[in-house]
Amino acid sequence: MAQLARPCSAKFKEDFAYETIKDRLPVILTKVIDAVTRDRKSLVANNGQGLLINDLKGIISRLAEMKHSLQTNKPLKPLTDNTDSTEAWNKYLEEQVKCSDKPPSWFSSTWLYVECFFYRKIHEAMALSEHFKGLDPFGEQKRRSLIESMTSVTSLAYHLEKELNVLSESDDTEATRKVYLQILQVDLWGNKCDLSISGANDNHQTTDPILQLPTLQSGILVDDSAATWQQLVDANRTKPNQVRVDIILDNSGFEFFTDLCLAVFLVDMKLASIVRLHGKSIPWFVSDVTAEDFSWTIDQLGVQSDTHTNLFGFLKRLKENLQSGAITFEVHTFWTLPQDFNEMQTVAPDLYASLQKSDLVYFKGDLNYRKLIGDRKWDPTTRFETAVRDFRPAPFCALRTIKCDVLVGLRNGQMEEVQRVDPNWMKSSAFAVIQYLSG
Ligand SMILES: O=P(O)(O)OC[C@H]1O[C@](O)(CO)[C@@H](O)[C@@H]1O
Ligand SMILES: [Mn+2]
Repeated sequence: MAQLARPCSAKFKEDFAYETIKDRLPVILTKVIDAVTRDRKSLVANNGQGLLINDLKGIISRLAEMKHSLQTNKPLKPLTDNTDSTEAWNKYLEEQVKCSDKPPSWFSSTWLYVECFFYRKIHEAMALSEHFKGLDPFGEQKRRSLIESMTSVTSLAYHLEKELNVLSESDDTEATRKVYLQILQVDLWGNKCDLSISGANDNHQTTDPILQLPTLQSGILVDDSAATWQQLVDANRTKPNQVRVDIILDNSGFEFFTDLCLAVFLVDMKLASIVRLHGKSIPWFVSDVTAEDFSWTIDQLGVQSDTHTNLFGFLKRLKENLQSGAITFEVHTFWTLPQDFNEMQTVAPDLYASLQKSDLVYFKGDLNYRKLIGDRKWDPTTRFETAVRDFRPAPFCALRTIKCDVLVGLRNGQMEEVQRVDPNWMKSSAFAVIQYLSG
């Protein structure tokens, strides 16, 4: 068994974790407080009673207290909001207390735990209110980021519709493979549009998603996309019209639209008979897709198609697949717990068992990648399968733009090359990996 690399933590000032906990999370939390304060009038107006002001004041004071605790490195405390994940979180805290010599705190515990706890704590502040239990303080930004990406959305929708009209009439496998690899890269780079790396500042797509691919290509450090195509071809040979693909979603907005493009392509080209999309059950890492974001996005694409007629053909395909059940959306609490994926089989055996029925699982984004490799500081030349350890429910592929300082599967000397090209490599989202592991 390979020696386990140490987890990222803010106790090491050289870790990106330190900058994130010290500087970036307080900025994000301040924006949440501002959002709730700013929206106070509209939130109360929509609900029409002055007493709601006190309810909102309660949320704001809990968030302010959380900010003070974060900035003064106070011990992490059990959650008190009595939701369906409260017990799991408090059990995890007890385990951390048992296995560390001092109480877990923002700057001493692992980055993965503390950053996940940060977003779960924000949810607690809402859940403890009377009338705003499910308030998503990031909702406005996520909606704005899709609307401001509409030029890119419509050009991608039009391109895909044109390709699908030609390909579905031909059985030109090579042409289909080419478009699959193109859409996969569009889906990969859609992950650049994430509001947590941007410190909750606007981060929407402005360029043409297809035309930008050649310039981005050199940033792909590991490209196993051909192996994912082969897996789809093999799965269709062994079980025609019964292939299941899962996409573990990341960010709402433009990235989620690229996920929908991949799902529609796979179904309409008969590469999958079902594509199951997995979202988050609470607001998460600023821009992650919740059930509310899912339905709002589908509705908003409908609204936009009135003016952006290029959307029309794609949207018809998407809606048919949603109605037929070929594309589905679901959430599971596990995706917003602190555990990394090596613990899924113990913590969420039902989810693990479901993923075992998949023929290919795509994991989108940086946080999913961190959870695949345990958010540990592996040597970058460590093999992907070593870093993933025992997690292997099905063949899977990580589609990740790099936004932090954990990375595996590189060639000897490749990390040094990247650092020379761009010392800011872990924050610039200029680099990415497409890493595949067979079942
Ligand atoms: O939305 P993504 O791709 O998971 O990115 C979120 C990532 O951004 C960061 O906030 C960057 O620090 C990481 O904490 C996190 O892994
Ligand atoms: Mn995200």
